[in-house]
Amino acid sequence: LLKTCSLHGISTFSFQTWLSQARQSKDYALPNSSWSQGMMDLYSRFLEMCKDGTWKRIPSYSNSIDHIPGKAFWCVCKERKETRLFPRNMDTEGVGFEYAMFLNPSEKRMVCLFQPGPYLEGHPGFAHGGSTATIIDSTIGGCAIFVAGRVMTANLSINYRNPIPLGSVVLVDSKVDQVEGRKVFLSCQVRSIDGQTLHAEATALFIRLDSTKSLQQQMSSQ
Ligand SMILES: CCCCCCCC(=O)SCCNC(=O)CCNC(=O)[C@H](O)C(C)(C)COP(=O)(O)OP(=O)(O)OC[C@H]1O[C@@H](n2cnc3c(N)ncnc32)[C@H](O)[C@@H]1OP(=O)(O)O
Repeated sequence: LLKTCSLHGISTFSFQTWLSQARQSKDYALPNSSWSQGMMDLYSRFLEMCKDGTWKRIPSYSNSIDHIPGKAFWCVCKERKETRLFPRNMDTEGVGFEYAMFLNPSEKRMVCLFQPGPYLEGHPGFAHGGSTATIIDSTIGGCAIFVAGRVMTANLSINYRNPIPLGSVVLVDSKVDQVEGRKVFLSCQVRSIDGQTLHAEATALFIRLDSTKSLQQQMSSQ
């Protein structure tokens, strides 16, 4: 990660500060007893690919600021304790978004191993399309942040191809296609572990925000 941060212009000092803060928080992207064998196997496969440095495991915390090294996002909420990153909003393991992300910096690619729990139900037995959109946005967003820093989703277009059964495991695979000034274009596919079923495909546009302004200043100037 240290290498990744310097690659993307995030200072080592900021990274160390972030790391020490992040260490105090629970990392939700580690295996727990709700993970199925399929989720564990896929996780082990990616961990193995981390050994030569090609892939990096991305830790995940309940507070959005802890996710992002340095000061990519400045605090806009007076009371941070009451904020909670949306996909990490449930404490009970296995009921909501169970996921772990891995970054491939040289391919500008982020994957997410996702196991939707019963609280994400839409049609009986299947994940709600909004939960699929959330995990796609978070994966693509994470990829965009590592490439461009402070960004926001301007457009997200999803084609839902096959419903995702609750409790199954899917691979959300996203990559940066193009960067044009402040615009970052990305695409993504959501597939079953065996790759045979295409559940969804998406394209997205993220816009890099003005790095000299806080998020609050940025929003009030629009
Ligand atoms: C920690 C985990 C993170 C996970 C990721 C989660 C991501 C999110 O959920 S973000 C929340 C959802 N997104 C939002 O609320 C964003 C709301 N929108 C905004 O705030 C603004 O429109 C924003 C910031 C995207 C762009 O505003 P601004 O910085 O003023 O850019 P603006 O000047 O309008 O546009 C810049 C360029 O992008 C283009 N553009 C902007 N929006 C769009 C769009 N929707 N479609 C196509 N092009 C667009 C503009 O045409 C312009 O192009 P050009 O430079 O060629 O003229």
